[in-house]
Amino acid sequence: MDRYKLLKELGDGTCGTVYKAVNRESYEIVAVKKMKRKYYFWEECVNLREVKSLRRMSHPNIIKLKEVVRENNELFFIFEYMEYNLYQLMKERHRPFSEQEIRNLLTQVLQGLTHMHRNGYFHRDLKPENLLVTNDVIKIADFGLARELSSMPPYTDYVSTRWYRAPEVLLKSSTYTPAIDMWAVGAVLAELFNLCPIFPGESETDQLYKICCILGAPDWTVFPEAKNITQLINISYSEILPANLSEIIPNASWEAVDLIRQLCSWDPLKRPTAEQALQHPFFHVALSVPRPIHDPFQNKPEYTKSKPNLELNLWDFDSKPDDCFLGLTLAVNPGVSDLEMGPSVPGSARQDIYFCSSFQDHPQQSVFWSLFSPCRNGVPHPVDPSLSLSFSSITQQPPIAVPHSGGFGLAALQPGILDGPLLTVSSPLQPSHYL
Ligand SMILES: Nc1ncnc2c1ncn2[C@@H]1O[C@H](COP(=O)(O)OP(=O)(O)OP(=O)(O)O)[C@@H](O)[C@H]1O
Repeated sequence: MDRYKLLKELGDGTCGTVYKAVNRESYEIVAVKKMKRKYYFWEECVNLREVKSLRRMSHPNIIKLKEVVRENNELFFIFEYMEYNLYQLMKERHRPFSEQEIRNLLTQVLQGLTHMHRNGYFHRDLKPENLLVTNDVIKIADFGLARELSSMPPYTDYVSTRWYRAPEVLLKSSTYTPAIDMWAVGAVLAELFNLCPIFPGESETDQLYKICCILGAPDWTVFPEAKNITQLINISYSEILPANLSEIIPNASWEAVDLIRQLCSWDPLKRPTAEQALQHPFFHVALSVPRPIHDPFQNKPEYTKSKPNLELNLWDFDSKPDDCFLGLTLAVNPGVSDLEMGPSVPGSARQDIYFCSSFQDHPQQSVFWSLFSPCRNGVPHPVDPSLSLSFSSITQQPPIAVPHSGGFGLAALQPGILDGPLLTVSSPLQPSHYL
């Protein structure tokens, strides 16, 4: 990693910390993602989802993984650099995006997704923070949770951000499909118009409730596995009527509202695929009838600066080494000690370089894994003991509004009944992992 000079931290996620960096030789600006867990064997690095999926995908709307470096048992991904993520853009925005700007962004996201889904992957954690923007170009990033379509359900090791989580995932379906990405696209599209999230649930229960308030009650036959859960949360969803989406997203044209409605269908089978969505009349520019621009800052809560906690469904975790739960190692063991280097690391400097010719689309770039001595080579190690905060539990759920025939009343449901088993920092870690 001597070849890169880290300039500033760009983001601190579940699996890694991302820095802006410059290549000292070529002066190219890149983004370096330093993974939070240790990697003692490069086989486990090659098998990482982020590596496996990204090496198979080359598309102008999918972030390019340029290089993978392993050094001192630490793993670094070198990505092409992007200036903003969509969350930052929306937060800093003082006026609504025009429908044309939104159409341009969405077209690219859907093209990237079409490519990804065609190549047999789905993302599983699409959200504004994972959509990176430079000028007018938007790219899908963070493939840490990407899944192969051919992989067999049940899909259980799921971490995602609640506000963009599809109902089938909230309802614990174990056979979800790329349609979960399409739900997230619908939620992001609505947010691009309103500059605030459309389903900002404060807990999993509240998330479902917020969805119900907009879409109305689901057809429960679509979610046969959810039967027990609905009994648990004890909400009479059948009484909730759908809201008028056009009133909720007042700046959107009828075509845009219709696309959002289709993307955010309760039934995953009713959502268009990425390819189908690109054929929607929303993209037939000549047809769309602009509606008068409504100031989204009027009568709207301020664009929320707090984001939902990332939730780890611990009952869901398995022991696959490439899953994000390994990010938890820092939460329970914040100090990076020499012990963690493992006994196999020699004291003297040593570098093994392995060329990985199978990385498609990067013929001129060597992908190498290097093993240096425990010397840190000036690379900062922002080991942050407060990382454990990302996993802090939601202890108390706010009372949830329950609809009555004459409107909505507040009734305190059993707090956290659905969320109870979430967010504990203990179980899946094996102390032996460090040795
Ligand atoms: N190539 C890039 N260029 C610029 N910024 C980036 C790049 N990749 C990531 N970032 C920034 O770093 C943040 C975290 O990156 P990323 O989502 O890959 O990490 P993570 O640990 O997988 O996060 P998460 O907790 O969302 O799963 C992003 O939201 C983005 O702001």
